Amino acid sequence: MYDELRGLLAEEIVLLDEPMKNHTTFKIGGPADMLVCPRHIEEIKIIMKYCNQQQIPFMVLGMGSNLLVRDKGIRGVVVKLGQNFQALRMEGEQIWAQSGVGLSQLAHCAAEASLSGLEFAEGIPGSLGGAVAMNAGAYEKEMQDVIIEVEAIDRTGEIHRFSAQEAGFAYRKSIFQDNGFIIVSARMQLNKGFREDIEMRMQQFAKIRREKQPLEYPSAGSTFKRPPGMYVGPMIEELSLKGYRIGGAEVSTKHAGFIVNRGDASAADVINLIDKIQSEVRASFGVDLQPEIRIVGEA
Ligand SMILES: NC(=O)C1=CN([C@@H]2O[C@H](COP(=O)(O)OP(=O)(O)OC[C@H]3O[C@@H](n4cnc5c(N)ncnc54)[C@H](OP(=O)(O)O)[C@@H]3O)[C@@H](O)[C@H]2O)C=CC1
Ligand SMILES: C=C(O[C@H]1[C@H](O)[C@@H](CO)O[C@H](OP(=O)(O)OP(=O)(O)OC[C@H]2O[C@@H](n3ccc(=O)[nH]c3=O)[C@H](O)[C@@H]2O)[C@@H]1NC(C)=O)C(=O)O
Repeated sequence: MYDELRGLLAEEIVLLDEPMKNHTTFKIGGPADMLVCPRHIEEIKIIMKYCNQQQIPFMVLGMGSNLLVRDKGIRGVVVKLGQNFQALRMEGEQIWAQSGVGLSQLAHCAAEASLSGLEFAEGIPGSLGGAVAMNAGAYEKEMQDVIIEVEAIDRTGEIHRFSAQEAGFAYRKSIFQDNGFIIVSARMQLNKGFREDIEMRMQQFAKIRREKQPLEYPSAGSTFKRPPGMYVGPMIEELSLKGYRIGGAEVSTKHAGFIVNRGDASAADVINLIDKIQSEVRASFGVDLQPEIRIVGEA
């Protein structure tokens, strides 16, 4: 089955039994049956059509910064866009970019053109595609504040355009989490500003990130979504869970909202730690924490 798909694609873009720990910022994850790094839309179409016809499960990967892949790995095909799909065009106060472009790079390109609106994206380790799918945000701004159009491919290989409204953005949510489409590009509307001011705001955000977040260890960013009107960190801190460890997974001593990999964490360690935090927070605060990180792979 995989041999046939492999035959349809260039050899250099296909990896079999590829450890996902090499493709996630958590540095955790068992092997994917097949990982493909397409270089252009035609290759994505071939993969989507084949997987659709043969009913092979597939998933998309940007930079793997919001993912926990289980230890048994992923059955099916993983389509990784993070390294390719790097085209970017400035068009007046708009930026059009392909989904593999990194968020920090995007923020820097905007700043160079004296365009404001993407300062919050500085230092976020994800790709544009992942950021649109997750409606990523920081410092009270989100992707939905700048996105005006998204181009995505459906399971049959057909390309569709979505307005921001059609993308169904909400807190850490978009329709692309449920519709099985692959985002290939997005158009953003920014505002003219002063380059020095924009760069200063980006430097401030980067400084806060370095000071407040455990960037020195592998992680997948915030473990949980913010419950409405609440912060996660203070609750976990109040339960004295900072520094609590299961195997190689640790509640960060720097920011309780992060779980960090202290060297050899398994996905099971992280999942057990998530369960422990959820049950303690439920018991003490009556709050059901929902994971922000996407947990994928064979259970
Ligand atoms: N604020 C912060 O400090 C941080 C924010 N983040 C955010 O997390 C996200 C991670 O980005 P990234 O590392 O690239 O994503 P990932 O590779 O971690 O993918 C996460 C999920 O996003 C979806 N996805 C990724 N790329 C695409 C695409 N091209 N088309 C459709 N869906 C896609 C997939 O969802 P599915 O499985 O449903 O197909 C995938 O499971 C970003 O939104 C990033 O900004 C991450 C870390 C820190
Ligand atoms: C890291 C991510 O995004 C982050 C984003 O960087 C930051 C900054 O805007 O705000 C969110 O974190 P957050 O809710 O933990 O925000 P922070 O500003 O870091 O902390 C909120 C509050 O909790 C307090 N706090 C935080 C950690 C801690 O151990 N103890 C504590 O008391 C902070 O002092 C602050 O008063 C995003 N997370 C979510 C789930 O919305 C991510 O998405 O992966």
